[in-house]
Amino acid sequence: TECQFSRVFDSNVSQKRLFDCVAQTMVDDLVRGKNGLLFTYGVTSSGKTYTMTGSLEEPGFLPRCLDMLFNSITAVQASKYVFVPDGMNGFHVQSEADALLEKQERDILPQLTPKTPNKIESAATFSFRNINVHYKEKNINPECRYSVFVSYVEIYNDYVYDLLGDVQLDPFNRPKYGCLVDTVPGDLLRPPQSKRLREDKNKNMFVYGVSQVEVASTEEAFAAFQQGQERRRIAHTQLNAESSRSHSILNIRLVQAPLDPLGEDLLQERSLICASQLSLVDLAGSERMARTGAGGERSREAGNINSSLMTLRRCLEQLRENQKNGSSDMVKYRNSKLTHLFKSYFEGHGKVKMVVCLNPNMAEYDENIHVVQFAEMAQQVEVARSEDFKVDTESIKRKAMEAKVKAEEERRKQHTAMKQLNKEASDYSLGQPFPNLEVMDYADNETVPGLISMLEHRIGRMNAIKKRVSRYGEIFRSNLSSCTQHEQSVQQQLKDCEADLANKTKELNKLDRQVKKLESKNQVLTRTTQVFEKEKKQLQDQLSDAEAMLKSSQSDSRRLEMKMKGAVANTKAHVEKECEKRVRTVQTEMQEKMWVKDERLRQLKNIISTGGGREGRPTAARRCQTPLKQPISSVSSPGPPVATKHRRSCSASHSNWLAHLPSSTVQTETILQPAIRPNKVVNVPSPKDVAGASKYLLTHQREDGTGEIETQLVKGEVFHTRSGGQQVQFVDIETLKQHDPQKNEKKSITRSETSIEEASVDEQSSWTDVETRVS
Ligand SMILES: Nc1ncnc2c1ncn2[C@@H]1O[C@H](COP(=O)(O)OP(=O)(O)OP(=O)(O)O)[C@@H](O)[C@H]1O
Repeated sequence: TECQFSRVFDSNVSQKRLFDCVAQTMVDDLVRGKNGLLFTYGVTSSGKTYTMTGSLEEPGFLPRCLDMLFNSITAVQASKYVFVPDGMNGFHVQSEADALLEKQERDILPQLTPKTPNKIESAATFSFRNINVHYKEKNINPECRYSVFVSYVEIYNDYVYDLLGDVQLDPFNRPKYGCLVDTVPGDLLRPPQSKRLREDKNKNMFVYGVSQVEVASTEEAFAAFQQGQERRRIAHTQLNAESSRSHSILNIRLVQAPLDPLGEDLLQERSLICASQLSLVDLAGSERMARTGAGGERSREAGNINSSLMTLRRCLEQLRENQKNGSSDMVKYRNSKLTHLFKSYFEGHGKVKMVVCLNPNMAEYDENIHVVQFAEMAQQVEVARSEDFKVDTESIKRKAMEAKVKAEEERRKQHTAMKQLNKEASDYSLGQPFPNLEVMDYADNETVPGLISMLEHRIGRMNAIKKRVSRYGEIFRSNLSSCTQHEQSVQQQLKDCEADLANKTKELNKLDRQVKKLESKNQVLTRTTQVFEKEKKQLQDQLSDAEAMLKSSQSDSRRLEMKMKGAVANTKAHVEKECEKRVRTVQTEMQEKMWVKDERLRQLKNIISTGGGREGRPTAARRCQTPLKQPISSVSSPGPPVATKHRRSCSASHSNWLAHLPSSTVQTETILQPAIRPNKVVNVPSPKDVAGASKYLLTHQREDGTGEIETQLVKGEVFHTRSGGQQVQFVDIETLKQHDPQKNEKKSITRSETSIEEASVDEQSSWTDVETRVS
C-alpha cells in the first residue's frame, strides 16, 4: 500500500521538531485572530496522547503552544477580568475599576465558579518552564491588549461534558467524576449534566454554558488542564494501560481589543474585540473490541468511539465528494457530537491539521492501513481560508477624536450651565445690603426715606422672587408628577417584562426539555440507522458473494458446454467418416461382385453365341500393347479392379492441397497419375505450410515383394484445433503399383495345368484389371 502525506516523521523525531513543523504556525494564526483545529488520530495506543501532551522530559503540543503564546503576550497582557465572557461565545470589555471590583468579589467568595486555578508548583509545571526554546510571535500588536481563556471538554458516549465546570471531587464515591457541586451536605449526588452545542452569531459552534477560565500564565493554564485531566475518562485496556475513553478538546481562546489613542484604557466597543481559538483535540483511538479485551462499559465506550470516528470519516468523504463533483450534498455533521462541534472548522472557519499516529506493532498492521488510507483521503479535503483579524487603528483614532470633541463640548455646556446657575443664585438676593441706619440728626431727611425706598425695593424684589419661586415650584411639581407617572409606567413595564421573562424562561425550559428529548430520539434513530446500515452492508456482501459464485458457475457450465459441443462434433465427424468409409467399402465390394457377375454373364453369352470358342476374348498379348511397365491401380487387397470414382472425386475437388513429396521420391512416369493439383509442394512441411492448406497429400514409396516400386498417396484433411494448432486426419490411401506383364505370362504358363475355369478367372483378373484401369 502506498500513501502520500505532506510530512512523515519517524519514531525518533523529537517533540520540539514536531511542534516546529506542525503546531507553531497555528499559534501564529491564533495571534492573527484565526481559529485552528489540531487533532491526533490513530489506533489505540499509537501515541496520540503522547503527541498532544507529552511527558515531563518531552512536552508535547499542548504545553509548547501555551508557552509560545504566553511568551508572546506577556508585555501586552490585559488585567484580569477586563474581558468578560458573554455566555454566547463572545466577550465584552469592562472598565479597570469594575474588573478590580470583580477580582475583590471573587477573592471574598472563592466558591464563585469558574475560578482561576491557583498556581500549582507541581513537577509538571516546573518541567514545562524548562521548555528550552522560548518562541515569540512577532505579530503581536502593541496597541492591543490580550487575555487568554481556556475551556476543556470531553465527548464521552456522544455526550459533551465540561471538565472545568463546578464539579467537586467526591472523596467517598468512585469514580470521582460525576458529582455536581453540593451545597447541602448529605444530598444525593447527581450525575454530570451534559452540555449542548450551539452556534454563535459568527456561525461558530460552541459548547453552551461551558466554563471559560481566564489564565495569566503557562503554569495556570496547565494547572487548569491537569484539573480537567483528572476528571477525564481513562481506563486500562489490554492494549494501553491508560487508554483515553473519550475525545478531549482543550480550547485556548485568545481575546484581544485595541487601546484608546491615549493608550490608557481598552476601547469598550464590542465590534473591535476579536476572540480566536485553538482547539487541541486528543481523539480516543479506534479499536477492535476483540483485541482490547473490551466488555461491558468498555465495549459500549468502544462502540461509541468507533461510531463517532466513522462519522468523522463519512463527513470528510462527503466533503471531498462535494468538492470533486462540485455538488453540495448535505454533510451529516449532526450524526455525532464530535463532527457537530467541528462543523465550523470544516466549513472554512479556521485551519485544520491532523497528526496521524501509527503503532509499529505488526499486529496493528490492518488497522494502521485503514488509518493511513483515511488520512490520505482526508488531506485532499480543501477547507476555505479564514480572514486575518486586523485592527483598523485609523478608524479607532478617528472615532476617539470624535469622542474627544464630543466630551469637550459636553464639558463646555456643563460649565455654561453652572455659570447660569451661579448667576441665577445671585439673582435671589434682595438687593444691596442695608446702609448705615443710625439717625444722628432729627433733621436727617435722607436716611429714613432712603430706608423706606430701599425696603420698598426689597419688598418688590421679594415679591418677584416669590413669583419666580412659585413658578419654579409649579414647574418642579409638574416635572415631579410627570417623573412619578413615568416611574409608575416604568414600574408597570418592569412588571410586564418580569412576567414576560418568567413566561419566556418557562418556554425556554420547555424547549430545552423538548430539545433533549429530540436529541435522545435522534440518538436512538442514529443507532437504529447504524444497525440497519450494518445489516445492509452484510446483505450486500452476501449478495455480491452469491453473484460471484453464480458468475463462476455460469462460466464453468459455459466451458463444459463448449467442451461437450467440441467432443460431440469430433465424435460426429469421426462416426460420419467411419460410416462413409464403411459404406464406400460395401459399395465397392458390391460393385465388384456385380461386375464379376456381369462379366461372367457376358462371358457366358459369348460362349453361348460363339459356341464355346474363345475367339472374342482378347489375349494377354493383344491386350498389352502398353510399355513395359504399366500402372495398375487397385486397393491394397488383390482381386478384381474397383470403381474409383469416389476417390477421383476426392482428388479432383477444389481443395487447397499441400503435397508432401519427400526428396527421395522416384518419378515413375507411368500413365496413371493422380489428378490432384497441389497448391504447394514441399519436401519437409512446416507448421505454416500445414496451416495454409485444407488437404494434405503424402507421397510414400517402397519396394513390393516382386521388386517393383509401390507408390502410396496418403490423403488427409487438415483441421484447425481450438488451441490454435493444426491436426491432419488421414482419410484415404491410394496405392499405385507396377506390374511386369512378362512375369505375369510366365505365371500363366506355369498355371496351364490348372482347370479351365480357374485359369479363366485368373486371366480375367489379370487383363480385366488392366483394361478397367486403362478405360
Ligand atoms: N513517540 C513516543 N515515544 C515514547 N513513548 C511513546 C511514544 N508514543 C507513545 N508512547 C508511549 O506509548 C504508550 C501509549 O501512548 P498513548 O497513551 O499516547 O496512546 P494513545 O494513542 O493516546 O492511546 P488511546 O487511544 O488508547 O488513548 C504511552 O505509554 C506512551 O508514553
